[in-house]
Parts: sequence; structure tokens; C-alpha cells
Amino acid sequence: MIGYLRATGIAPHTLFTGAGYGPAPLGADEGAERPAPDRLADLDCPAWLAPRLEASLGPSFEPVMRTLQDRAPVFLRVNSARADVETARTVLVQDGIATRPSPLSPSALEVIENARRVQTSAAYRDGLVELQDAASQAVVDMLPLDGVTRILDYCAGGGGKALALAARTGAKIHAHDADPRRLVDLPPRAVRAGAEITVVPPAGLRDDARYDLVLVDAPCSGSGAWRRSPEGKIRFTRDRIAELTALQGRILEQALRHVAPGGVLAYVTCSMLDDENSQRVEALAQHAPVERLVDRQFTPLDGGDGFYCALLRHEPGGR
Ligand SMILES: C[S@@+](CC[C@H](N)C(=O)[O-])C[C@H]1O[C@@H](n2cnc3c(N)ncnc32)[C@H](O)[C@@H]1O
Repeated sequence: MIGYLRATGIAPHTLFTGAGYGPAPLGADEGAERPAPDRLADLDCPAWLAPRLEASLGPSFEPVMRTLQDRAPVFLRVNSARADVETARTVLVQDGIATRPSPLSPSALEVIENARRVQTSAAYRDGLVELQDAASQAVVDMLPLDGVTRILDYCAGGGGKALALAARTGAKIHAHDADPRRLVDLPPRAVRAGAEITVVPPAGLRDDARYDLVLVDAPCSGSGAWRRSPEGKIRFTRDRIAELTALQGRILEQALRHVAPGGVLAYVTCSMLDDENSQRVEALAQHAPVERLVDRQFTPLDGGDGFYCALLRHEPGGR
């Protein structure tokens, strides 16, 4: 509350008076004095993290950090296997849910009224729409699917991206995760969406299994989604980033073994830190037979969460 009052230009001591039902006057440890202006405190950015974010985001650093102080929009993905966008919008309106298209992806709708009703709405129950961030959908739109018949989602978790992929392709999709508990929601979600996805527990992924496209939606800081979990940036530490980047490197190595020659490895995070994104791809490309095809960083300034996506072609004979 103290921060909110300061941010809105109201001097806290005018309300923290102790009079009547008013809260007690502020003590020295609560900042009775207005602190000296501090750029990083205004941006809610931990000091150790600022140089890394600033190096990654360049001139977007300040506007991105300000955007992270706002509430995140709610986005839906229209499941093209069940409905087109206009049909889905019409069915949502019957439950009082108003939406508008998002420029980030043709399948994305931003909810502008009654977001809390989504999960009890007919459109959601019948699999016409899923909750999914618009940039997460844009990342799936980037995946090359021409001629692709076998796809491995190596870090499938609850299957948000596997389901979005299933709506775009008739290819066989295998969903794998190191933690089988993360996969339990996927089968019922796939049934609701009318999608066919084969769950592959860790022990079920054969060493010699090869796919045309392997998606690595890696565990990461989640810095692109800190609007949704603002405590994330406060809890994040130097040790954690070191752990994550080492894990991301190992996962990339493991996943590359499952990409058929000429196939594509897609590396995705919901992070805005180069340490977790371009630097991981560069580290892999230094010793592995991959050609970097394209990469893109989305930030909340694009409307959705921050996401990174890099596509790499596996060329074992090429080096
Ligand atoms: C960002 S989440 C995946 C989100 C999911 N793709 C979606 O769109 O809903 C990352 C996942 O990676 C999994 N993971 C962590 N370490 C892994 C490893 N070494 N191999 C495979 N998956 C791993 C985690 O269990 C977690 O479910």
C-alpha cells in the first residue's frame, strides 16, 4: 500500500495517521521519509539483475520493466480443430466473454471482458478455446511443419505447445518430459481438444528415436512472464541462473540426438535474458553440427509474455 500510494503521488503520511480507523503512523523502518529517487527501485528491478536484463533488452529495458508492473492480459487460443476464430468469438459472447483478435497470432484472442468466466464457459468446456499466451502461440506459429511427419515435444509439461502444434499439423506428436507428473494433464486436455498426442515417459524415449522436428520448451527463469508472477524476479538469484543455463545446455545436447539429419531443433524459453537464450544457442552451435536458421525475441511490448525461439537445422554431415 505504501508503494502504491507513492507511485500514485499520494504522500503516505497523510493517510497513515493513526486517527480513527486509520493505520498507525509509519515508523522509520517503513520509510517514513520518502526514499531518494532510485531508478531501479522505480522499475522494481533487483540491482544484480538489471545489467543482464539491460544488456539483453537494450533500449527496451525500461519500457519492458514498466510493463512488467502491470497485470498481464488473458489470451485464448482458438482450437482450429473445433472452430474458426469467428465461431469461437460468437460462442464466447453467449457466456458474456468479449474478445478481440491479437496481432501476435491468427489463433490468439485477447479477453477484454469477463476473463474469470473463461474456464466455466461452453467454449472452453467443449475445447473450442484453450488458455494460452499470445506470444506462446506466435512461437508455435514459427515452427516449420512442411514435410514434417514426426515431432517430439521434449519438455512437454502440461502440453500447451503440443496441443497448439496438434491444431496446426497432422504429424505424429510425441510428448516427453523428465518429470512424468508434469504430463498427467495432457491426455484429458488432448481429449477435450480432439487432438492425438502420444505421451512418452522418460524411460519410453528410445536412444535411437529420431524426429523431423524436436521442440525444447526449456525450464527457465520465466522472466518473460514476471507480470504473472511478480515475486519471480525477487526470488531469482545468480545461483539459480547458473543452474538453469547449465540445465538448458544439457537438455539441448540430449534433444539434438533425437533430431533426424536435416531436421529442426526448436529452442524456446519464456525468458528475456540472453544468458538463457542466444548464449545457449551460440554455445551449442560452437561444437554441434547445427545451422542457425532464425531466432526471435518477443517481449511484453509486443503484447504477450516475453518468449525466445531459435530454429536450428541438424546437419550431422555438414561439419
Ligand atoms: C517450460 S516447462 C514446459 C511447458 C510446456 N511445454 C507447455 O507449453 O505447457 C519446462 C518443462 O521441462 C521439464 N524438464 C526439466 N528438465 C528436463 C529434462 N532434463 N528433460 C526433459 N524435460 C525437462 C520440466 O519438467 C517442465 O515440465
